[in-house]
Amino acid sequence: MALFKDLNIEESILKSIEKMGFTEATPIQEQVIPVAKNGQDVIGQAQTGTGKTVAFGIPLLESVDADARHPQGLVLAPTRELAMQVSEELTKLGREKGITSLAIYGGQDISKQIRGLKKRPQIIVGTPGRFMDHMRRKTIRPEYMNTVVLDEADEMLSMGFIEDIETILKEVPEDRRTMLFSATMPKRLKNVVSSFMQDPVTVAIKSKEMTVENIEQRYIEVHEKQKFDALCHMLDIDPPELAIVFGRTKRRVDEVTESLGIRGFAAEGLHGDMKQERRDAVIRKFKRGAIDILVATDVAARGLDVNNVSHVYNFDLPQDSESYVHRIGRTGRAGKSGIAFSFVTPKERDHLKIIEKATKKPMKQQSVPTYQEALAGRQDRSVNHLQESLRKGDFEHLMGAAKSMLEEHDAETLVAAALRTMTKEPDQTPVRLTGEAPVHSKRRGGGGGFGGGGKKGSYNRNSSSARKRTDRGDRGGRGGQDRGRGGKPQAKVKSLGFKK
Ligand SMILES: Nc1ncnc2c1ncn2[C@@H]1O[C@H](COP(=O)(O)OP(=O)(O)OP(=O)(O)O)[C@@H](O)[C@H]1O
Ligand SMILES: [Mg+2]
Repeated sequence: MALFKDLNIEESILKSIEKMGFTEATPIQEQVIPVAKNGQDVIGQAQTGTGKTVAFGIPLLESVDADARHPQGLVLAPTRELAMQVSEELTKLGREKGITSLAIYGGQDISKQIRGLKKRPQIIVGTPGRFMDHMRRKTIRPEYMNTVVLDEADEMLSMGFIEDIETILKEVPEDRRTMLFSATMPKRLKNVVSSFMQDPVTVAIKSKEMTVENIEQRYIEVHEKQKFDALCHMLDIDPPELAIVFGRTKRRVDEVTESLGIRGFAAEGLHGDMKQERRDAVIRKFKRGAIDILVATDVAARGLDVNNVSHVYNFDLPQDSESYVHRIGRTGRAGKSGIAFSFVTPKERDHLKIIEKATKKPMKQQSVPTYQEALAGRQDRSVNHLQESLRKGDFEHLMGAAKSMLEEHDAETLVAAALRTMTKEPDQTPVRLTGEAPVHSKRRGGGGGFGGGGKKGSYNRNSSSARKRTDRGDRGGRGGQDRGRGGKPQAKVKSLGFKK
């Protein structure tokens, strides 16, 4: 592994890197930085949580003239949360060089953004729709942009942002450098992007599996109706530091969040129908640990970097393997370890196989957790609390009471009674969740999906109606602000005529 100081990085940026606490570059950083330094276009692919932001951030910041106060670098990202996060990371990286970055995204008051733009940031990180709005209003002039980064480009395509991206790329100077990054690189993306990048150098950090090694992956076969109790039991058995629970639809997220609250867990939901202020507040609470469970649609699957997410639960299986890889990649970041659990209903067994085949990593099956195990989990925690209390000491004032109790009961019985008093039994309050249809693979052009035969008709009906209700397509913020069109990605890509 290379050290940052050996990568010939500008002194001021190196200083920021040190302040961020980084000394060794990750493989993608080590390989991208020299290539991008030459001004070449780059396609960068590396597993989740391996530092792709810094990999494009360093060359991006090196190309900025800190004395010139116009936007010189642009990063496009699929979701508002991601735009904000990338902008924050670039702000840290650019601090010593005196470079500022601004996030602009749909759902946020445009006049606030215009005020932000008046401070003349040199880097803009935005969702495509809102960036387009600013270009049209001429509140952002793209003529001095020398670098454009497409983060999670395939997702932006799936969301229907492609026309916007194409328009944007036509307006930024032609001699710019374009960089494109993602953890997964579906074939359809490679073909499309090559038409607007110039002789791009591909830096793909090769690995046998699509997912990082330090994420343990398990699945649990459950019936739809068992899922919620199973989740609660799992949270009791092995309490996460921070957890993300992925649900398929907005309704699902709302219902699971509410039900977790009823059972006494500190959870909040995140999906595309929520007001931006609320979304921001939820993410902030999650980042500082004020809540420990985030229940989300795929809006949180991409790029989101929250320290200490120890557990990911796929309450509903994702639609495709790419989504699976990104979802579970919210844990096990920057070398930390994590665990991902996926609930699989009997009808989804084949779908699980498809995911495993794509990730090249078989998942271990785990049995459905029981109430007894959940209770045992809670008791274990009481034992820990008691031991903690013993370590702390300071119970002189309780000794009298303790002695007199010991005269009447033996020590074992007393400790057991104390543990029972301390242990709250797992809450079994009934909750109501609307059932979700099993997930099926999307048919990509010419088949390759699964499920044909006699069931075909009903499969199609199910999966298309399921898709309509998902959170795809509004992640950049519809509501008239951004133009995530969602719907049928393949059809979109075809009609957008990248082949010029
Ligand atoms: N060289 C480094 N040493 C230690 N930590 C690093 C280094 N580079 C980046 N990080 C940290 O690693 C975490 C993950 O980085 P980042 O979000 O860029 O991952 P990513 O590759 O973009 O993942 P994803 O595919 O999920 O978007 C961040 O918290 C980042 O600050
Ligand atoms: Mg990223």
